[in-house]
Amino acid sequence: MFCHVLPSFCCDWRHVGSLELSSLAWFKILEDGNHMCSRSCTCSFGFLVMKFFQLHTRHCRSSEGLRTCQIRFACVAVAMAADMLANTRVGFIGAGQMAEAIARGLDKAGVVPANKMCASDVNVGRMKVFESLGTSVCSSNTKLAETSNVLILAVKPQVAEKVVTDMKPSLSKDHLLVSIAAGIPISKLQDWAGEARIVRVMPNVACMVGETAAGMSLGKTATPADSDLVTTMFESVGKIHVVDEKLLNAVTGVSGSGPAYIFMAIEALADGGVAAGLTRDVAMSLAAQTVLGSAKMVLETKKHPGELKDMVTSPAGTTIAGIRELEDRGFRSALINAVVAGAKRGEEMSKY
Ligand SMILES: NC(=O)C1=CN([C@@H]2O[C@H](COP(=O)(O)OP(=O)(O)OC[C@H]3O[C@@H](n4cnc5c(N)ncnc54)[C@H](O)[C@@H]3O)[C@@H](O)[C@H]2O)C=CC1
Ligand SMILES: O=C(O)[C@@H]1CCC=N1
Repeated sequence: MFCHVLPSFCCDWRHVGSLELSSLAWFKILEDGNHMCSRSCTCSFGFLVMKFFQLHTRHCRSSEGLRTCQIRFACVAVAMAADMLANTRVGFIGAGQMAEAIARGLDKAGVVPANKMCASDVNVGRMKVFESLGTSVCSSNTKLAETSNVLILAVKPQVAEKVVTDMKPSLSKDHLLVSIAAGIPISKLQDWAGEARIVRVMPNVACMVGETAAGMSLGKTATPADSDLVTTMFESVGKIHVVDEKLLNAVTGVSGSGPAYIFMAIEALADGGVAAGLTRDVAMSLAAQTVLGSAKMVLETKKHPGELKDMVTSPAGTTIAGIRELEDRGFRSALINAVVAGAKRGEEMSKY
């Protein structure tokens, strides 16, 4: 347990305080910290505390001694993470749809408040959108690098090379460059960015509502603290998995592009409802809520989706009539092919 916590947070013993404190006292400190931090909005202390307690109480419930140690180390980790976030200035290179989704999500979660974010964009209209969120804006990407230590590369892949190489003189090893650009490998980003540490993330647009599904891979010089920081940021707006970089195109196929497929499915379900006589409003609400509920059942019951499908499907009933139609039209095979086509396109894009 100690080995797991300490290296990832580069433990600073100043945060440990008195080792004589009982677990109750540590709880009190954590509670106060939570209260203080959520009030000052510097970071979501409660979120971090919960995360570490979930992770670390599981192993040692039986022993009060170990539990006390555990709380101490959770406290150290939480304090370090809070410090790390307190010193984080996030700059968005490109203030488009994804940057906005991430910025809104981070602010809403309290992990990085809007006033600690900055954005630069060639489109003045997009800068205005960011200003309306309470973030500052920079007149150039170079200026952004001067004010931000975590830079999120959120321009389209086609312009990424020019944007990053233009910024290279202003980038140093003190910058963490988090690229969300589809298909751009870490090796290229590293060439373009020089000394900056690189993390590549493939999130999806649902950052905006705190339900993203993301994958991430670390560049060679990225540190465990970078990994923790990016994980904390994206876990505040959904879920993130560390994957081997060669699998990031597969992540793009499933969850990066996936929302578009699901939006189409919702639209089509609603169209079906309208065709069957429902009003558009009612049909849309029923369709979206059905997708939400079904996803929740998969995540919460942990049952195989096939088993859940069977729960809905009565003998000679309505659902099997619909499933037969979907199977006739190659529904599942169409989705599989869509994911594979997206992943393949990502691979092609990485070769430009
Ligand atoms: N849209 C999505 O659902 C997802 C997109 N991505 C990736 O996120 C990145 C951004 O995508 P979107 O937000 O959809 O695109 P977008 O077109 O909405 O945003 C890109 C922004 O970059 C700005 N820009 C262009 N040149 C610039 C420059 N030289 N300096 C500063 N800003 C500049 C544009 O004006 C625009 O506002 C892409 O690389 C994409 O692959 C990743 C996951 C999901
Ligand atoms: O369509 C695209 O290329 C981007 C990447 C994942 C979602 N949108």
